[in-house]
Amino acid sequence: MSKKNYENLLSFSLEDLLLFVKKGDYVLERNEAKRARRSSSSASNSHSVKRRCHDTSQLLPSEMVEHLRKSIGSDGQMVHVEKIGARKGSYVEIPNELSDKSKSALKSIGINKLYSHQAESILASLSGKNVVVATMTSSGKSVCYNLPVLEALSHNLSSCALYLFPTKALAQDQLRALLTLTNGFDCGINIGVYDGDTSQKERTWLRENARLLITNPDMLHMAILPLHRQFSRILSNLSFVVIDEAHAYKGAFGCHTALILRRLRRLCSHVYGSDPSFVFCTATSSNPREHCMELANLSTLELIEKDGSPSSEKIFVLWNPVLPLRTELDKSEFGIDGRNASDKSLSPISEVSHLFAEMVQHGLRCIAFCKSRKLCELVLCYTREILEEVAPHLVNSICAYRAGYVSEDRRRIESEFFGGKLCGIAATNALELGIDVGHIDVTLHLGFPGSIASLWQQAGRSGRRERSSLAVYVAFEGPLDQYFMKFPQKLFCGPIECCHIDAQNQQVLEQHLVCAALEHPLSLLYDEKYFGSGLSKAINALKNRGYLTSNPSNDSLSKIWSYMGHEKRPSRSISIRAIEAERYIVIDKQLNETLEEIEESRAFFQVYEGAVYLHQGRTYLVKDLDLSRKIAYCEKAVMDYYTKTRDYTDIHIVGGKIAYPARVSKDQLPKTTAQANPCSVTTTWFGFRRIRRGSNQVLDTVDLSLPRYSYESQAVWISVPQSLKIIVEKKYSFRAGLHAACHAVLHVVPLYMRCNLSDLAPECPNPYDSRFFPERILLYDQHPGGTGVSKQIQPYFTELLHSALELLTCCHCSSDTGCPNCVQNLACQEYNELINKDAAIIIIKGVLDAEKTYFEGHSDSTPSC
Ligand SMILES: Nc1ncnc2c1ncn2[C@@H]1O[C@H](COP(=O)(O)OP(=O)(O)OP(=O)(O)O)[C@@H](O)[C@H]1O
Repeated sequence: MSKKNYENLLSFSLEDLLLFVKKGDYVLERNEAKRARRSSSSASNSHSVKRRCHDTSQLLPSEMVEHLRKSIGSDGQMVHVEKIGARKGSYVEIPNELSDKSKSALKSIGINKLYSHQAESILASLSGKNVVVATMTSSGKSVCYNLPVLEALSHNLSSCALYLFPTKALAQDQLRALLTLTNGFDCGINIGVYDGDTSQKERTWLRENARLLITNPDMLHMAILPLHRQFSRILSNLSFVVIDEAHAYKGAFGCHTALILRRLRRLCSHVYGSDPSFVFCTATSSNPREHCMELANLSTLELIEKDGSPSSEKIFVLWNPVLPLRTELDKSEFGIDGRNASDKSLSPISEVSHLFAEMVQHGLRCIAFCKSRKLCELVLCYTREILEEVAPHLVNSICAYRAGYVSEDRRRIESEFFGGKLCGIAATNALELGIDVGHIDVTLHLGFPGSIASLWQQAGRSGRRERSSLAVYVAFEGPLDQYFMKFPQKLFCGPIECCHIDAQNQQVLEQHLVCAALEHPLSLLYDEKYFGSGLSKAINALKNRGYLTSNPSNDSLSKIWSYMGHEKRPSRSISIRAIEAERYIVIDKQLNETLEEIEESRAFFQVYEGAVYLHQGRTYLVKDLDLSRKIAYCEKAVMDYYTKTRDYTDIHIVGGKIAYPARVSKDQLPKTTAQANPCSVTTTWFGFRRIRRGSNQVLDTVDLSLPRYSYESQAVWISVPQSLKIIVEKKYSFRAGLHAACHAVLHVVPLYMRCNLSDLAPECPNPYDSRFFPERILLYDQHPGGTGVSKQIQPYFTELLHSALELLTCCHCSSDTGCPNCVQNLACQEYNELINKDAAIIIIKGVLDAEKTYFEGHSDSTPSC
């Protein structure tokens, strides 16, 4: 890929280039295996962290860099060290506008002066302005909303506030902070968390008594707005809405939350006569003001971004594992995955594990951020193996943390980390948002987390007090990781991404209008200011589908639209996080304890009878899978093998035409015959393999009989002419070419659209499947119901093909199976098997030629879709 294009890639959407590992990290293992095949067996540890070092002297984070330099013997892997200097705080006196009660509350938690941004935002909020505070992690943002809210609520004894947090854990964290702040004086404000974990009794009490209600968008959507009359006291007196971690509301989740907030503001105005002020807190992004204004549909918003908090020195290391090329592939040595035991020492996973062990050994509190749940478990497993040898007393001082764990386990891990019982955690981004786990010295980052903002957010978890801190970003092979290793200044000097939401998404709008109509009848005259210009079209569509009915007025503006659908609570059928409600529970049979809950669509990749399942670095054998109750029972076991499913995924287009339709984009984009259509996605699991650990030798293959998993979604696709198939098949596998082309197109999507790449998947043919495979290049939304991404990229399809072709032709890898920089994809459902870069080049070139010829012959065709 050319430099120019990389720059485009950066400026358009770094955030969304997360190489999402859909099926745990089997895919990743497979990719690593390929790399291991290329790596020299004599690739000793001269470039790696010196293994098995028994030195456990205490070190400061700043001393660790030198220590690592010495222990690796060369700078082979440390490709860049960035020193980010300490910053002095800018303090101001606590403003006189605050009451004595507020002042003593602050003093009671050790705050005698405010950071300048805190004073600025508190005063702006107290004067009635909407405010967004966009300062660094740990810059005291919670004071910015807690103070004005407590102040306002203690002045007006009926005033209420609503706090929204994206996770339950953050809500609990905030409750603790608020109770500490208000401890010691009677402010007459009842505070409580109203979420899925709140008992019915508590809910009733809170509805009647709470003045500061802490909740999340899901509860607001499902349990507060639909039952708003039960909350009339709170809604009539609502003076503040606080939205913390506003950067979490982007993509599909952001779009849903934006509409939920519109529903809230509309009810406040139409039914309860209130007009709350908003306070947002967000991590730094390029557009905090625009993003938050769009999120809550506000016309004015004061931006506070001049950070007055002090910060200590941070050292940021870029670490690129150096892997010399292996000359020959010895299959017997490497087994099906091409990995042997020593290869473990060559992978970024093991590099992070060695670094993790090193930090813990030297008394540094550390979080190792991993991109997926399986990576977390692997890092924990490898790190424990290392510690077992060099510092066995520390083996139990580290653990894993991820969203799938039951909430009690997560709370226990958080408090053990906070209390110092644990000194290291391998975590997914579940720990990225601001749960207070105390002081952290070091953050490790296994691969680019998907956005620069996210990397900074994770790195910001360390160095929260006066002590210096260290962040080490360990790269995978892959376009973005390698790009940052080459151009570190893009990380440290480049712009941070924007947060984007599309509150006008017609599909999401219609879903929420159904809920809004049930909450209070809709009117074009009064509601367009909340729901935008798409309201009229959406109302018509809902009327035609039998959801809405109106009074007989002829004047469309004065028509009142009421809900007449069959569902009693339509909000229940809308998944605002594109997360499935159906989950499998994994239970430790001996202890009768729940280990994890897994979304239904992913469950069979991990749990089936005979599967080896990883949890907290320990191996379990799945003994029994109760399909009707969705429970997997497993027992702890020591096994010398792991298991991998054999499966395939079919995408069936519903209503799409294979023939070339005419399509001219409104935006003067090149014409394209690509179509966006509804589709059904079906995964079939037909067996699994038992594979020996270390040698990766396949021990046996076992048949599986599991129900298929199917969901409705949306796809964007372009037909590949038959004539190309004949040309390609003279030399290559046509399927392998289509597979590679799909991957290449997926890789360039972020050039044109900001989205979570994990929302999209390419069509991947199963290498062992001899059934008909459709001749097309196809991407689909990989969440049930779809997230609208396929539809949005359809007009750009010609551009996508051009960029994909450029990506393939500019990549200098010599293998016909390509590399992670061009056609290999960590998230590939078929482990990048049956893939051919040269065939993909012929296919994409051919499709572009066919497009050109088609449109030259139909120059006056009218747009039809
Ligand atoms: N003016 C101040 N002077 C001294 N300490 C302060 C001040 N304001 C806040 N703090 C302390 O700074 C720490 C971080 O505060 P807080 O958790 O509010 O930051 P944050 O910006 O919300 O963090 P995150 O980005 O992780 O959500 C807390 O321990 C808090 O008590």
